[in-house]
Amino acid sequence: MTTPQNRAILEDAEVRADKAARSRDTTTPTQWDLPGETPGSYALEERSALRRVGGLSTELADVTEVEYRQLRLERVVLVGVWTEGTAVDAQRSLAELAALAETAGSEVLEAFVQRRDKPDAATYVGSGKANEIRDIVAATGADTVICDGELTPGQLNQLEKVLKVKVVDRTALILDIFAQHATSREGKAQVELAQMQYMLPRLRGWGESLSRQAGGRVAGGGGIGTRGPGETKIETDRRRIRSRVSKLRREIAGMATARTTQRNSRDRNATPSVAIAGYTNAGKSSLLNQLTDAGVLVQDALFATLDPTVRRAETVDGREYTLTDTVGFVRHLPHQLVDAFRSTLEEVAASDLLLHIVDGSDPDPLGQINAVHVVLNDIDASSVPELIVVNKVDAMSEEDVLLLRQALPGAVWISARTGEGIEALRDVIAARLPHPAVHVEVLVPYDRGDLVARVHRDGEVLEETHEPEGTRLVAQVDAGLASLLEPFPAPVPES
Ligand SMILES: Nc1nc2c(ncn2[C@@H]2O[C@H](COP(=O)(O)OP(=O)(O)OP(=O)(O)O)[C@@H](O)[C@H]2O)c(=O)[nH]1
Ligand SMILES: [Mg+2]
Repeated sequence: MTTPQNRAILEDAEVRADKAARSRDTTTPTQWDLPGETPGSYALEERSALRRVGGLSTELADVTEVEYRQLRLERVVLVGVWTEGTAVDAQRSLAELAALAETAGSEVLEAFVQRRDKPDAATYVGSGKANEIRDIVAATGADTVICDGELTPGQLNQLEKVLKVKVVDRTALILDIFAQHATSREGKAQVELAQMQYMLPRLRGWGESLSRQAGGRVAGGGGIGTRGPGETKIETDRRRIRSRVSKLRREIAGMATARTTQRNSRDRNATPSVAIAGYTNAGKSSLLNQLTDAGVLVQDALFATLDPTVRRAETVDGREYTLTDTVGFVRHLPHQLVDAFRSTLEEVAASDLLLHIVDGSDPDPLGQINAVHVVLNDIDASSVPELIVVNKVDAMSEEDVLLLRQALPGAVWISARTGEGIEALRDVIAARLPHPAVHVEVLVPYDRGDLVARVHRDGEVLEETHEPEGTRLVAQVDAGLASLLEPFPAPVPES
């Protein structure tokens, strides 16, 4: 429990993890959140059944002796340093950290921010504040402190010394969620690669705490005697990790090649592709389920989706396209993850149209849009035509809708939950998809019904009449289909 004195000390800097303030609706499950007969609902059941078994997923399997921070985040205290922006921004940032912590399976006991020009070089928060937080940690019985940023190995170590519990940063927390949610071989490899990259520069610090554990200075150990072997071990570990990193890179590259081949074969058929991207929990998977009957996992959790799901969909005028749901983005997405997931994210960069889904009911939708644009830039997807789709209008007040409409004039407004606006979105997708370029006027004999069907599927039929000799079509098709139709030119009508 926090004592009144502690609370007074921290009054300037305190943000309570106010669950109610968060826009996430945890009480009323949607139709898709309920177990049903879809692959997604099975995945959801499995995910909840397997919830949080001691965070083993972040343990190193083959570098056994490294003291890796096994994230057993059970009861946590959140700490942020607020350097810029308003108090409300600082509060939102910690609310998001709380949501991340809960997604990782921990219980948030307390949350604090400290106002500073920049984080303290030694202990992230100032040393005075660190002592105050130590008392609160002790009083609440927390086992972990999570800091809202990426800390240096030195900061993590020093803070741990003061607080006497495990200290992890936001990056490690996000990596842990990814590790819990990865299911495919590729996803698992990508997460492991990101974790290794995160660990590599932090090995020295852990070596230190290892020797502390092995006796420590107080117990008469440590110092000159233990430093030598410790350093050697770190070198060995580093080498092992580096070789594991190269192996993972090779594996991931191999899997990416397979996917590119699939994509190229889609390209050859000139099936346009639409990618769904956006902030985590914006409703990307829900939209995929609305537009197709994909039945993918929908969950009120951050980073529920890691693996891209590709589904075929059809425009209102009958053209086929592919729709890809992919991993969500977040403010300050760890660069290790962006690097590791680059091949997956290339799906987005290679698409013909990007549906950028925004959670309109979030307190800061424009901030989410900016964060997504940062990542899109990073993966060279900023030149893909983008359609902003504001989701969750059912959960927005009229006032908020009006305000946001002004900021986002070209957006489409939908609710993936109620289906509102989905038909309008289908129309916009049809209009925005690239149109096949070649104009043809053909008379296809009746024994080539397959060609007529392809024109309907892949092209745009402008006119269709049934003549005695066959089907007469006026259509827009792509070059490949046009060459197949070449033997059947429509006779020029007699005048
Ligand atoms: N009120 C409301 N909730 C929605 C709507 N669309 C989705 N949700 C809820 O928002 C939560 C997240 O939905 P998902 O479709 O899993 O979101 P996502 O963008 O795929 O999330 P990640 O894969 O975790 O990045 C779920 O609890 C959905 O039920 C909507 O239109 N209105
Ligand atoms: Mg999803």
